[in-house]
Amino acid sequence: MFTRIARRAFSTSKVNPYKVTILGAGGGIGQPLSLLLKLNHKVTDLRLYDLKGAPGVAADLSHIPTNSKVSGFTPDNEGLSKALKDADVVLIPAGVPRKPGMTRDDLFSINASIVRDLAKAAGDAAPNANILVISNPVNSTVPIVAETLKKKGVYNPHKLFGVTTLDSIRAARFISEVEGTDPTTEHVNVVGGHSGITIVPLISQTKYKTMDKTTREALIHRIQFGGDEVVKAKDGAGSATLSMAQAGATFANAVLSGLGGERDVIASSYVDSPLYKSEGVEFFASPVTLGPDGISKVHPVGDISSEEEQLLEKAKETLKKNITKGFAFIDKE
Ligand SMILES: NC(=O)C1=CN([C@@H]2O[C@H](COP(=O)(O)OP(=O)(O)OC[C@H]3O[C@@H](n4cnc5c(N)ncnc54)[C@H](O)[C@@H]3O)[C@@H](O)[C@H]2O)C=CC1
Ligand SMILES: O=C([O-])CC(=O)C(=O)O
Repeated sequence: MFTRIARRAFSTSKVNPYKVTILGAGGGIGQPLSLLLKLNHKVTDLRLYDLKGAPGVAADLSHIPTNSKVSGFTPDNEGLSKALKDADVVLIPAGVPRKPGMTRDDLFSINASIVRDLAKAAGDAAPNANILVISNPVNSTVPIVAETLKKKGVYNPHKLFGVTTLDSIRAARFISEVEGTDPTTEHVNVVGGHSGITIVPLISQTKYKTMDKTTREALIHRIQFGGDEVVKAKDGAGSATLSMAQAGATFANAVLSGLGGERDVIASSYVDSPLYKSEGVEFFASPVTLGPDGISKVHPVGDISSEEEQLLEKAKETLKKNITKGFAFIDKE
């Protein structure tokens, strides 16, 4: 079931009408993500917002004969609140991407305030929305959104998601390259967070648990640092956009499937999680069941090897720092 839902970026079934807003829709991720959501028949009202450029993207997409209306907004004439008004799903890819030599955490100084301000607007105009955060550093931007919404009294932990789907799709692709298999049939459970060592792929849960140590360690490293491959190849022109758009559209479709009452919709995401809260890790990525009210269940990581236990411990240490940094940013306001 996980595989069926998680791999589908768009659906052709007609179900409930949904309003979906993309904040940062004119950017490298925003444009292809907007296209993929224009192709999703679950979306009937697609709102695109950016500092500039979104009306052009909307006009372009509006010629595609799918059943959604598309509108573009800029900050003029209260465009942000109009774009957000009563949205069911809000995706946030607004913010700056990495350049070679930077970590995702280096983006905090610029992206933290962008995400905070967009979260404030979402809290006012779409307090019931499911919010899907793409902007990096996800490990910190998700806690920033949570704290911002808490301050407004509209925080619902079941409706806030850090989008980590790109880690899952990379893991499927990379393991298929190692094993010489069809990537569309592969699935790797990836837990933790979304940066470097906080990304923990659980190879022991795949059918390749006997993979030799050197191959396995190289594979884990590639999944953890897959983003760097793209940053390096783009050579200053940004980070993953097209694979991220595919990942974002796939995850958004899973959320919409859950809202529409489909059963057993399970996908991984970085969420307000009970799993390691007692250890001070308030947010953690693991599979979640998605339903009409957002997350209905957070699944544990399951059985893991002693090697993965060690990776998990290291991930939790870094996550704690990333989360605290996000909380502190809002607390000092
Ligand atoms: N979660 C994940 O797996 C991934 C996350 N990312 C992150 O996504 C973010 C966006 O990346 P790209 O699309 O490549 O960057 P980009 O620079 O191409 O596009 C970002 C867009 O955000 C807009 N923007 C900036 N401030 C805004 C604001 N206050 N309101 C509305 N729009 C605003 C910009 O005008 C621009 O159009 C980056 O932070 C990047 O690190 C990228 C890849 C994967
Ligand atoms: O690497 C980056 O900066 C963008 C990102 O999050 C990814 O590609 O996983």
